[in-house]
Amino acid sequence: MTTENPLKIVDISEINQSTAEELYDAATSQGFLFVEGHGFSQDEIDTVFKLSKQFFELDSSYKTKYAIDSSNHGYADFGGENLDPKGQKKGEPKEALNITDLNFLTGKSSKEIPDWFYEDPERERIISDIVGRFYELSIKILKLLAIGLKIDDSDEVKGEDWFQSRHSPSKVSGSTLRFLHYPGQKSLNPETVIRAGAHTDYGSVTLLFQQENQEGLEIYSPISKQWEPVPFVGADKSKSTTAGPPLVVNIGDILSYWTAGVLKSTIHRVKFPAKVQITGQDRYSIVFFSQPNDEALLEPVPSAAVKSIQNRGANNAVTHITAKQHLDNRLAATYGWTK
Ligand SMILES: O=C(O)CCC(=O)C(=O)O
Ligand SMILES: [Fe+2]
Repeated sequence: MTTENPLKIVDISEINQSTAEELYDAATSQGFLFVEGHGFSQDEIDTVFKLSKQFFELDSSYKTKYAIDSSNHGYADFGGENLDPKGQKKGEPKEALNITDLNFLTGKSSKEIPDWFYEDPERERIISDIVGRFYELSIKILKLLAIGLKIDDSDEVKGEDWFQSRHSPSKVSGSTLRFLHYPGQKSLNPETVIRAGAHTDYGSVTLLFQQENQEGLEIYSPISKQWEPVPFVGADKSKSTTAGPPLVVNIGDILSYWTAGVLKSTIHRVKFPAKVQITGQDRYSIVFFSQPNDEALLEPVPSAAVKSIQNRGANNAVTHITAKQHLDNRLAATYGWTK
């Protein structure tokens, strides 16, 4: 059975006006889309999923030695996170490894990551390779969105490089590589248990790979005002025999705030598909959250489309906060930290 796909699939192998318009269209309507022409082969994606699965199979006593810290870096054990504290009261049935403090020139984190990744140089290589490539891809997507927004040129920066100039590869940012594992417990009731509560993402853009038969991601569609699945979509074999499946891309809160809501940060969640009660199938996802540099000021994006919206997001702010202040506020709510 194939699930109908409510989202656009945009080929971004080339940066040009028509690609930019297609992407902009999806980002201003659903806020979620699929991207093909991303450059990751099926083999490369399989390799990352395999690494993530091997990591999650390690002893809990080992993984918890690297427990998540207040900067959102480290291992989050089952029940440790709640994305929708007002909705579901209990922590969520998932585990995650977050790697933050990334330098995109080296692909490395300046924080400690589990030493298991250093036991084999290949593991370390896989991590730094995906970090660097996710960054490049996020910059390409931000450039296409900047073209779509027709951001004004200035003396300092060309409009199409406006976002890029605030996502410098070697400056500190909240950007995060995240491996997620949702076990396929047959005993859980798919109607009542939510794997990841309804939320919007915090950053600029989010890039996500999922695998076939591990569905569960849903968006609250701004168009239909209903929950709709983000199905697994396979690669278009007529375009390439080696390319991996389209990547899920969504707009985060900062980009929505920055553009006074022109770009949509759409609510999403992860549910247990009913068939998990029969198959017991786990879900794994590989996610990259791109964030502006910490000190980037969230002043309104200089674009006619943004100027035309009154009293929303950055257009409504009396003083402009930084990307870091924005992220810290959101993380405190998610993990129940008090400031
Ligand atoms: O695992 C997924 O598919 C979604 C995860 C997610 O939305 C998140 O971590 O922000
Ligand atoms: Fe999310």
